[in-house]
Amino acid sequence: MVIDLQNISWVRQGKQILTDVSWQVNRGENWCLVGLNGSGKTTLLNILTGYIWPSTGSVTVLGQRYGTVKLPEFRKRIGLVSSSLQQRFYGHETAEEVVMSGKFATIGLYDGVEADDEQRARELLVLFGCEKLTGRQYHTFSQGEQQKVLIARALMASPDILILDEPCTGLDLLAREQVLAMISDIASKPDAPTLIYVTHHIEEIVPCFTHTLLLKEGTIFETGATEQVLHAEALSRFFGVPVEVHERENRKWIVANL
Ligand SMILES: Nc1ncnc2c1ncn2[C@@H]1O[C@H](COP(=O)(O)OP(=O)(O)OP(=O)(O)O)[C@@H](O)[C@H]1O
Repeated sequence: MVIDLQNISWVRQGKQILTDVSWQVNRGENWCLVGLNGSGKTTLLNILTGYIWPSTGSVTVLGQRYGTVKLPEFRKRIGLVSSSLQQRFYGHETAEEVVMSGKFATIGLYDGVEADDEQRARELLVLFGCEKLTGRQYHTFSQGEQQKVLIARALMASPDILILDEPCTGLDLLAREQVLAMISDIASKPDAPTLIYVTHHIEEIVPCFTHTLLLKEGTIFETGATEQVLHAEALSRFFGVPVEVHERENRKWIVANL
């Protein structure tokens, strides 16, 4: 099993933020985590990456139970792309330097870089159609280009799990579709990491996401195969408004009937 969360609760300042969340992710599955603002998605990711400790429950990732594992080293097995990461780059690094820094799970290039690393970083940029960014500074990239470079960066350490926390926020239609195509491409590789994709938007759930978890007010509202979870009745209850679900080429979008 890749992820095994058992009965996780998290309480802060007397407020129950997560309540009895149990979630299992098996190898070969890719998950979408969908929730409204404040539903606890970021908190759940922070528990998954060991940055916060649950008030109750147990966290086992890649067979390692948290509390018995050295997290700074272990985290190299988990790639993370989040908007907070995007803000931490100041921008004078080139695309390949940003990608290479992913090997060390650091922001800058503070550790020794080997010739192989540079080669791999360039290969990742080529693989995802970003070769034209090579040699250019990060701050000159569009948001979509920045996001693609950060995803390539997260792959540099060949992680077992890749967490993508709202990677399409702020992207225009074309950039969003390019990022989603890149993610689908990653998922199609034989040695692909397990993907965990966080979003508010149903239309971002591309077919590679085999499973979906709906999180509402800190509890699991619905979980299972994406096909089963994304139906009008459950989504209407989830969003609290009647919704219609439309589908084309294995991709769904919803319309709220207000
Ligand atoms: N350290 C903290 N202390 C107190 N409350 C917190 C803390 N961290 C998060 N919360 C609260 O927990 C709830 C869930 O927050 P969280 O950031 O996990 O939601 P989210 O689903 O990621 O939301 P968004 O989609 O807006 O990013 C919110 O009501 C938030 O205010």
